[in-house]
Amino acid sequence: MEANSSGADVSADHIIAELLDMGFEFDKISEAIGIVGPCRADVVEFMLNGSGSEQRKPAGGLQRRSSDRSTRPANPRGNFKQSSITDHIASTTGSKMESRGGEASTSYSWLAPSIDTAVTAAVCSKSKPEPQTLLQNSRGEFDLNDKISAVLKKHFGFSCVKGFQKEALDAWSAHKDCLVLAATGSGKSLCFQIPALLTMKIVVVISPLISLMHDQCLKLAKHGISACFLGSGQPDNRVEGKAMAGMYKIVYVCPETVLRLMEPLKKLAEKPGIALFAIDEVHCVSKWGHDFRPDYRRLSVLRENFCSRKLKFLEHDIPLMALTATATLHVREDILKSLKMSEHTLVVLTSFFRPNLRFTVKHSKTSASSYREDFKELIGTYNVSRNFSGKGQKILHEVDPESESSSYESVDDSASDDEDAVADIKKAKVAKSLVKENTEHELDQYPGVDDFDVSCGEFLENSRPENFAFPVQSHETSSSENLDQGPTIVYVPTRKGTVELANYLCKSGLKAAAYNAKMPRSHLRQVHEQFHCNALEVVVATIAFGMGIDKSNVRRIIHYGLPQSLEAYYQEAGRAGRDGKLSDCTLYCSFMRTPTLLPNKRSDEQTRAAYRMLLDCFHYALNTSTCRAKILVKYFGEDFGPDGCQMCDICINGPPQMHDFKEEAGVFMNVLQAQTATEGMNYNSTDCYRSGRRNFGGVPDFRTAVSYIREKFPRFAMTDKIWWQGLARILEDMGYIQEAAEIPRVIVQHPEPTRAGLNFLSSQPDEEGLHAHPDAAMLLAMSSPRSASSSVEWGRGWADPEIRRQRLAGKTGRRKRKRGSRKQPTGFTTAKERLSAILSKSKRRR
Ligand SMILES: Nc1ncnc2c1ncn2[C@@H]1O[C@H](COP(=O)(O)OP(=O)(O)OP(=O)(O)O)[C@@H](O)[C@H]1O
Ligand SMILES: [Mg+2]
Repeated sequence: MEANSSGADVSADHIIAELLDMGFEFDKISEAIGIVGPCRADVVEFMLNGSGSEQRKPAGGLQRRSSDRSTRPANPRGNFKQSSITDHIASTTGSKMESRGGEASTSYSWLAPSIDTAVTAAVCSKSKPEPQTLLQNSRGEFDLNDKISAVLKKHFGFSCVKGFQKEALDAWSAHKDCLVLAATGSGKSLCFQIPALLTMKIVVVISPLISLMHDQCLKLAKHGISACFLGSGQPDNRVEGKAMAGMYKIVYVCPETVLRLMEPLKKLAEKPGIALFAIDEVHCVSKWGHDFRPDYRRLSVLRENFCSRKLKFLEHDIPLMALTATATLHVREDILKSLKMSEHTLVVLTSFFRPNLRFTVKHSKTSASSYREDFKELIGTYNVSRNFSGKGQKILHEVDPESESSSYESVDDSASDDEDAVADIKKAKVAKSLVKENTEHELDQYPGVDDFDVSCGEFLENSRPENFAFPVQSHETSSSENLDQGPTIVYVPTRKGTVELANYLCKSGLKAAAYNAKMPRSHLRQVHEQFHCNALEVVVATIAFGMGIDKSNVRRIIHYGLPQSLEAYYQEAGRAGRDGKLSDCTLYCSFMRTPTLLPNKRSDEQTRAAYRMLLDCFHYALNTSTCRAKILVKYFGEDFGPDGCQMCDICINGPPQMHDFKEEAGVFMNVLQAQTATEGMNYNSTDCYRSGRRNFGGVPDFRTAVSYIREKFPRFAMTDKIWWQGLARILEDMGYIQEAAEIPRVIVQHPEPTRAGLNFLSSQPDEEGLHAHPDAAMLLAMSSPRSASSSVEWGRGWADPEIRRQRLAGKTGRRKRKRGSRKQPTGFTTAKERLSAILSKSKRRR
């Protein structure tokens, strides 16, 4: 490295960038750097005069890097057959490079400028053996493990790779395709980042979001690895050319851009070579997943084009590595098929279980009127901790979400003489300013690849900051443990909700900000920055607050409203506790409200799948008997074993008492059976059915069935529809009824008894009961009989023709009276009369 005029270090990448800008050819620059080292003046001299000025003093009096690059062989020109990945790994040491003499790839050693020192460090720590001993064992085979350990330690500060990372790296080094399924925050990124450090080739990573790519590039730069991202969000149009010239170790691209860059990528595959195509967040490939992106499906072009059959200079197919934290069995199959991954693809499957996440579900209306109750604890947590930390911010009064006055402002006055408090309040003000008056009412969705603009598109390997600390892992958790301090993300389904809730939290004294796709980009960037540097306590966001956010100390993820799928939920909840410390994942949703799908253009098939996912999510929320973590990992095909997590609300509170639903189930299914019977058939032998015989039109219908039961069976007259929905869920789970509608919704609409159900109906009364735990909606319906009974009474009345007639008459009467009463004060009967009266009144005032 040399120093520039301002004294700052200039890396090889910088020199290349400058020289490319000067108009030199990339090949010549790389050849020159390979011979004279990364010194701008020497490289220019070499290229202009055809000779290196080894006699020149290094610019600025700086010494060259310890590895003497002048001894390296020059880069022979022309096409070359890409050698195996293991050859490239071996070729990154000086000795190997020398021994490999004329190999073209050696001239690209500057592409992995840090590898030499990584290896040297490892050699030193092993009492200075010969360099070969690092790469070769007693049988002369090179040792991938040692090499991985060396780069891992040097760049990331970790002592060893995890089991699944090792499996993925082994698959890569054996040129195999690989599908990595590992929990959120488990470290999937290292699986594709390490290959970039082990070879002189480039790793191309396909990622769905600019913010995600940006985050990762920034981190890589801190770890001393050059990276860039390409796509519509890339502000610097020179970066793409440089990336395609092999100037960055890791190139992040969005799927659309990969498709556009096929030809340049083929050239890159030839020289200096592509080590790996990594497809991150690969569940986006699948229509059955939660975040389908059509362009991801077209990535099959990678397997089709980058194989030795198509590209003759390749000895092996370039491996594909697909990674996700959330893919059901169905989605996995879809991924392998859609990407046309090799039939020898290794599937690396780890547990989806996150032992430090404490899952809870709470019933709430999830509207502004429930903020006070639902966020009391959160507000208290931050405000109390601020007080305890001696920073002086007073515990703020809670505010009514609808109230006009801001308690935040009142604190501003009272704490004006306290410096710390003022500083805190200033911060809170900054946070408050992040809540823009954005009054979007629509539902949000992923904003697409260019989700927010970024100021910088290339990330060169920085020298590690002085205070750079590697993260410490801790897995000690217990159910009674308190949470450490750390930020909270609240996910809400609507953009309007983000602003409303963030406003409320700010007024309650928290440093909170809203985040949704329609907000100004500068604001979104600011929220990201503030969130990452711990200036914000709470981000209230739609799902646009993206995937892969890797902030280690997020302590709480709150979902304020039901997510669209369990995949989405687990993905978002997985942003908590990436440091391994205890973290809370709380879902607030209404057990009484039927969840609906976000508006989106879907085929019938997609609508069916979307409802299925929403249904699974609703069942998760209503569950009262199975450990939450168990349900979640089971959803991804993992068997959790007999014990629960011992932390979630179900494990802590235990299930409710079992109930024998045999009688209710019998009545319900008899009515359903009667409904499915064709006209004129005898519904049932029971007297009550005979007496209440009615033509249901042959279509089973849940609502009609429940109205009928409430009307005809006095003992069920006071039951709530919500309760019967719960019973229908239980019967569906047991396989006694099934949904007959072509597109099943979340709440059963047209339930028909199955064969098993009919067998149950024909069983003797004294046979075994039908025991089950009531679900959360049933419990809620039972715990509020007053509201239920009044609605039941009202509903029941409508079924009676006489009551209906009276009510309708009463309603009309009421309506008439109401209209009359409105008219009374003015005495006018028409709008025209009212208008002329107003006009004459205003004239009189004038
Ligand atoms: N071998 C390791 N030892 C210790 N920590 C590791 C190791 N590998 C990765 N990590 C750490 O784990 C954290 C999460 O990594 P990463 O972002 O790659 O997770 P991920 O699996 O991609 O999660 P997500 O599914 O949310 O994208 C990072 O902070 C990373 O530094
Ligand atoms: Mg990731």
